[in-house]
Amino acid sequence: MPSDHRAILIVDDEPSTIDSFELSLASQGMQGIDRCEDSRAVMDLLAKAPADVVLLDLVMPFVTGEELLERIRAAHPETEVVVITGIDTVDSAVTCMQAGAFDYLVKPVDGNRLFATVARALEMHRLRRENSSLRSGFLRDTPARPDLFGHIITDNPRMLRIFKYIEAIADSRQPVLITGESGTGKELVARAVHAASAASGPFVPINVAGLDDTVFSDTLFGHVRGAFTGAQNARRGLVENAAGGTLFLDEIGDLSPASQVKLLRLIQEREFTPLGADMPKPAEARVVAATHRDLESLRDSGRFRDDLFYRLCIHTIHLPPLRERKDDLPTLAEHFLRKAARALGHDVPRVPPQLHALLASHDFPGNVRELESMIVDAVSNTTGPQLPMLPFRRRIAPSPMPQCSAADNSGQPPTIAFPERLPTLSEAADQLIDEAMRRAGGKQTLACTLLGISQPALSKRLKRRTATHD
Ligand SMILES: Nc1ncnc2c1ncn2[C@@H]1O[C@H](COP(=O)(O)OP(=O)(O)OP(=O)(O)O)[C@@H](O)[C@H]1O
Repeated sequence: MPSDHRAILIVDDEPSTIDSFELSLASQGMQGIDRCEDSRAVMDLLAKAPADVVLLDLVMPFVTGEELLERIRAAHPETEVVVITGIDTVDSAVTCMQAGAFDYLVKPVDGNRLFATVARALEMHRLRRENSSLRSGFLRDTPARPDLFGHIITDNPRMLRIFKYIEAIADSRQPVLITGESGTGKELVARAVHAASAASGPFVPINVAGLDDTVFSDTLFGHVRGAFTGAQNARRGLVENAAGGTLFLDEIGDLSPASQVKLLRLIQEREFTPLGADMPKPAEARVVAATHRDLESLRDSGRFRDDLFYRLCIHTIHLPPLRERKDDLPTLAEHFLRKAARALGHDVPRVPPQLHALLASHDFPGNVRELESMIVDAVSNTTGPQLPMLPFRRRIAPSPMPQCSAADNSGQPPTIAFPERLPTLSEAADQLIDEAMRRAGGKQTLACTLLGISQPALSKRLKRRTATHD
């Protein structure tokens, strides 16, 4: 048992009682059990290493159980205390429950009852800790451990709140669901969830889209030797490889119905059976799943199991698309610029002043991945000291205006549908300017980039128009 943490502390002046409780709990798989026969030593022991649950006798020499109960509740409010005593009176039970005992059991205690009570107390302890960590996390503006998120470049307040949430759920072993459009950084966030959990095991990623059920089962659960024709050797599955760590299931929205049942069992029962094996094995990996799909609609349309959905979404993280956090564009662009220059062995080129405006005018359907690839493309096309604008302009084509007809199947770009009376050049220019200003949110620097004219030219046109209207 690690010296800085104990799950269960049994306090009783009768060594044989402690022995029997310890045996009963350990035989049902509980770990981290410690003992104390001297009531005077309990508070010191807890000060050195708090316990999740204390099993407390009431009648003991030196310090009584009632007194210890009060002291433990005051000094360690997250520790659950289960009173186990030979005193079978209503008064005593009521007093202990009012003093904050989690439960009151009368000796002799049946082994199954003891196990069930301690399991509930441990779960209550876990919930209390999660709750208080969530509360304290949300009172801060920035994550307490920014080092965990160093590889995720952002200054955006929504993203910083997500980091705090990740810290708050770090101790939980429950699944985490990460949603967000493709390229928003779901895998990076999954790695941060893993790092925050301080898990001793590895991060094991797998993309489950398109895996048929047999491949899914074999990949995740492995097989025993001779499980099927050609299985000459046993194979460990990824669940086993990820023991003590994180199993990251990407594209979970594309999981086949048969595999959904198996995943549900893994999460629910925390066990799995390798192909051809007789006995299940305990699953010791935390499941983190991600999807770019709308899992709720998939559930509503019956394509994703209800029960699996609810199991997965106990902790949910939704990553906003890049177009909803454009304040991150300059920092991200700078980051990718340096990264690409380093990788291509170039000097870091200067950023042309109009680039940020052009980037801000774009919606980035491919999100951060699209931005990165644009910058890599531009850096590899750089011949002088400054990043060229052309590679960006080629990718950020002005989108068709509302009155344009949609592209047909001929692969030709959409054409503008003209009204019966052709507008004059000046009228058409005015309409284009209005539309560009609307799309640029009123910012002239951005609008002139969209129109492909200089800022003085735009400003001159706008002034001329105002003068005509006056
Ligand atoms: N905030 C960020 N900082 C630095 N790099 C990022 C950031 N967000 C995403 N990236 C980079 O963008 C690319 C896409 O990220 P990632 O693979 O995590 O996205 P995803 O949401 O999992 O995409 P998909 O749904 O397609 O699997 C990766 O190269 C990643 O390193």
